[in-house]
Amino acid sequence: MIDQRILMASQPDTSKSSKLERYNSYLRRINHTKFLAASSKLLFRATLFVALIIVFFFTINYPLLSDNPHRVHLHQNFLTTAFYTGSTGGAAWEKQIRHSATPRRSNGFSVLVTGAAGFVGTHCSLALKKRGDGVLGLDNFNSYYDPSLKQARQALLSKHQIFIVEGDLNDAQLLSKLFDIVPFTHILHLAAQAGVRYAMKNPQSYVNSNIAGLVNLLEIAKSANPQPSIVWASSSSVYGLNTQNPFSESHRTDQPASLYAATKKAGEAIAHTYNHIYGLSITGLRFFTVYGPWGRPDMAYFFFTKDILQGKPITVYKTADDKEVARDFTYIDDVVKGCLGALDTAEKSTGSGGKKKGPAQLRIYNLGNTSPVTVGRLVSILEGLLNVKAKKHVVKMPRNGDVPYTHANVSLAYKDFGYKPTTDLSTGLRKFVKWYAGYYGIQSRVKRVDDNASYSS
Ligand SMILES: O=C(O)[C@H]1O[C@H](OP(=O)(O)OP(=O)(O)OC[C@H]2O[C@@H](n3ccc(=O)[nH]c3=O)[C@H](O)[C@@H]2O)[C@H](O)[C@@H](O)[C@H]1O
Repeated sequence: MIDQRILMASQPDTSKSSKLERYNSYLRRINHTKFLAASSKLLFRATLFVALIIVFFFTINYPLLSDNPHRVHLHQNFLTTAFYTGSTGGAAWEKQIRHSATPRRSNGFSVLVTGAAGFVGTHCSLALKKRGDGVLGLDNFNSYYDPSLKQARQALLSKHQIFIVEGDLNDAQLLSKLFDIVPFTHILHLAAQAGVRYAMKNPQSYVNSNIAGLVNLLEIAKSANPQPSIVWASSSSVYGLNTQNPFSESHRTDQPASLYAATKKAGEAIAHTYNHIYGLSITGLRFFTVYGPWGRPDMAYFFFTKDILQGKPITVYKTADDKEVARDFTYIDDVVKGCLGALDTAEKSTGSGGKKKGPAQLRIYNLGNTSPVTVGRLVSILEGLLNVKAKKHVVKMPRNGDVPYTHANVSLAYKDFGYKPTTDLSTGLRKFVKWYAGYYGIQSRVKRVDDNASYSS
């Protein structure tokens, strides 16, 4: 039997209603196809977008997969900026900032300390807070050296009611926000890319922090009302290939031996400009190889201690003509006194809201110890304190930005704010080793160091 439906379907249908139905069905098919095409396009774009987001966050969260430290730094800048715009603002955050920055003595300062989780920044913040000044820290916690040490310093500051805002010097939005919240009387600008030899590995980080960051900070400071007075860290390295001894502020500083030194010298020139155009009161301090408890692990005294204790060889440089290399090693407590002396004698800036109203103070000082010690002697002192013989590997100083010798004349700082270093290298290293053993929990391996070490812990 022939299927009735086939018969019916094979017969031509001429009725008007059937034609209309076919036409409608045709339109529905077209619309359906269009809908399918549009949906798959949308799906494709959404998938691409999600994939891009995944790749982006993977890169951000695993920066250490990159062997480029600058990239790590940039990622961190991004993260801290993102952190600020996302969750850092708000009433509770602002209250913390105000509380930290409010002085507790009459006529006390309200100081923004940049690089507060750094070595000198931590010590200065504690000293300012102790005498009743208000302190707000700013630090980007970059990974130039172990950030856990910076976090430990932050915890120490936090115990003393000092709050550190996590952010970057180049974040103009963040900086102006801080100035909106607090009318800072002073900035102690210590944030920088430090280290002489690392400049050959990562030159951009020096430009980013020591030049771009400094300019950004000065831009904010010059527009602030009232303008703060600024004290900032320059470096003994600006003397570069200078051969006159001891180094005086009047000596030439136009022959830097490293990019680090060149960026610090550029900072001094930039300071001149902002003082000249906007009336900012600016004091630069040339630090001479500062050492002590809570110090920087990238510095020789610190990693020599670590390597000697681990029985690893250390490399000791000598000059091209076989002489010993020497430094005017300066103990942290002396440098802190110098920083506070500079803040106490800093005059007010004369401008306001970006307009100069009169000439302003512009100063530069050496903060050294005035008695250079050879690196060989540094190693012998450490050997005695650690009770371990170092495996010394003496080599000619590579051309890496190092200078053979530093020696500060500090008579200008003495005249203007009574700066007088009092700690010799043996005493200072004793305090450092005592801190080191306690911090890393290795007291038993280090000879008992009996003194009245006055480091903060
Ligand atoms: O005054 C400054 O403005 C600078 O001081 C510091 O630089 P430097 O004086 O170079 O200190 P640091 O590296 O501890 O080397 C100390 C000595 O050990 C020698 N040295 C170093 C390494 C090594 O492996 N062997 C060695 O003999 C080396 O030749 C040198 O003689 C800060 O790091 C810098 O940020 C800046 O603040």
